[in-house]
Amino acid sequence: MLRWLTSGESHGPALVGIIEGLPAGVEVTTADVQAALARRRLGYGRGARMKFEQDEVRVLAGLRHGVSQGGPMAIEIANTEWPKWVDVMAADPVDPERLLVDAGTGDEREVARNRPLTRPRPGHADLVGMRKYGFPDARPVLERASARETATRVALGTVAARFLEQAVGLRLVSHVVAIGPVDAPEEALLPTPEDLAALDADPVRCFHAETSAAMVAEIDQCQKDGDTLGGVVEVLAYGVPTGLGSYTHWDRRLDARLAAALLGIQAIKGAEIGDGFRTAQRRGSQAHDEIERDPETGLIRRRTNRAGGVEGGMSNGEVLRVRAAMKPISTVPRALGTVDVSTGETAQAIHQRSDVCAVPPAAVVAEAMVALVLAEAVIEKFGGDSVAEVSRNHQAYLDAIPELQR
Ligand SMILES: Cc1cc2nc3c(=O)[nH]c(=O)nc-3n(C[C@H](O)[C@H](O)[C@H](O)COP(=O)(O)O)c2cc1C
Ligand SMILES: C=C(O[C@@H]1CC(C(=O)O)=C[C@@H](OP(=O)(O)O)[C@H]1O)C(=O)O
Repeated sequence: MLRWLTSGESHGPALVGIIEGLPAGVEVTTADVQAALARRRLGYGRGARMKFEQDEVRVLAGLRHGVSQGGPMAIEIANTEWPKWVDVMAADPVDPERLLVDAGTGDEREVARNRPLTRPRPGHADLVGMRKYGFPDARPVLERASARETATRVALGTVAARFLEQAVGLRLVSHVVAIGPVDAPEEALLPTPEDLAALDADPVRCFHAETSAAMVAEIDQCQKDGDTLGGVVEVLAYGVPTGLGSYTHWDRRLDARLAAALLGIQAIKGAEIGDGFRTAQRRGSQAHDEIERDPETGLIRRRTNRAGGVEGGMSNGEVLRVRAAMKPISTVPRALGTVDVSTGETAQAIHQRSDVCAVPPAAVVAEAMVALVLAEAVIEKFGGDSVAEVSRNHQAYLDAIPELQR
């Protein structure tokens, strides 16, 4: 069983992620995690924080000389801004004087940091979080609801991705297929792991240069208009073993697990497996992937991959293809209407430093979530206490598939 957990607030000292149940022998380093976090910081339309955030990584446990040891792995990611938040986010009680809204330093940013947040943002967790947990202001809500937490998921997802590559040769790619109304054409839809460097270099993680430029222009215009944008990301997994997940029960279905993982990302409001919603508009003859024998290799293959690599809740050996739809950022500069819950007056929602568009980093986060789901499914199917044992079990499974079904 693979378990993982994240902890930490957006402006606390650090985030911590723990992953447990990965076999021993995964080769991964602090630098690998740092590189993955650097990819998550990228993306045109991000706010001021990503310009200085360092995501300083410290592996606290579970790794020795770059190799996982089989025990829980704990990864800490420091919040670069912590020194400015030591009072507001202190773990222990602080002298109330230090939390005065205006401590008289003359620093406007400090006043903003200390002020109670009583004008909840429509679309963020503020209002419901205050009601639910009994907070008089939204500070504690946004601290944990914030997608800052996704840094930890990317760190843990990096370890999962290394495991998948080393145990079964599986590799992942993520890219952006739409930002607001601008979408990439069909031919731009199948980047491979060889295209990763190009995707990382693109300002919006789009695999089609012309669309990328249009997306950047859309973000610029949106920023000028004081507004925000969402979009659609896609994750592809190459080399997924056939038979992960199961049709035998709803919560074992790989598609259900992938959708839950994607919808578990902040601001993701739709998940699609393969052609998903588009398939619903087609006839059966145009919706499914015919089976044929490849004349060259003699192996069974599909003429198309509309299903996105999953049939009957199981991976079918084709490229796994899943999408996630992200809503526009809810901290809208042209602030939305709300109620000040300290006075009952009509008000404009809190506006503070924020992203205009976070679709490119959301792709990297989605990639991490898919890695974590697939790692769990691989461990469940092939078991093993070391990477070598998982590989052997995988190979034995492949060898046992009857010749005519291969
Ligand atoms: C990578 C990433 C960055 C985000 N950045 C912001 C941001 O700067 N400002 C904001 O209001 N929401 C941002 N969000 C979205 C909020 O975290 C999210 O809307 C909020 O937690 C409420 O959850 P919900 O949208 O799932 O209902 C971001 C989401 C992701 C995935
Ligand atoms: C910190 C990150 O994203 C944050 C996600 C976020 C939100 O509301 O989700 C709000 C912003 O937080 P802040 O007010 O501190 O700038 C983003 O910067 C990150 O991705 O690492």
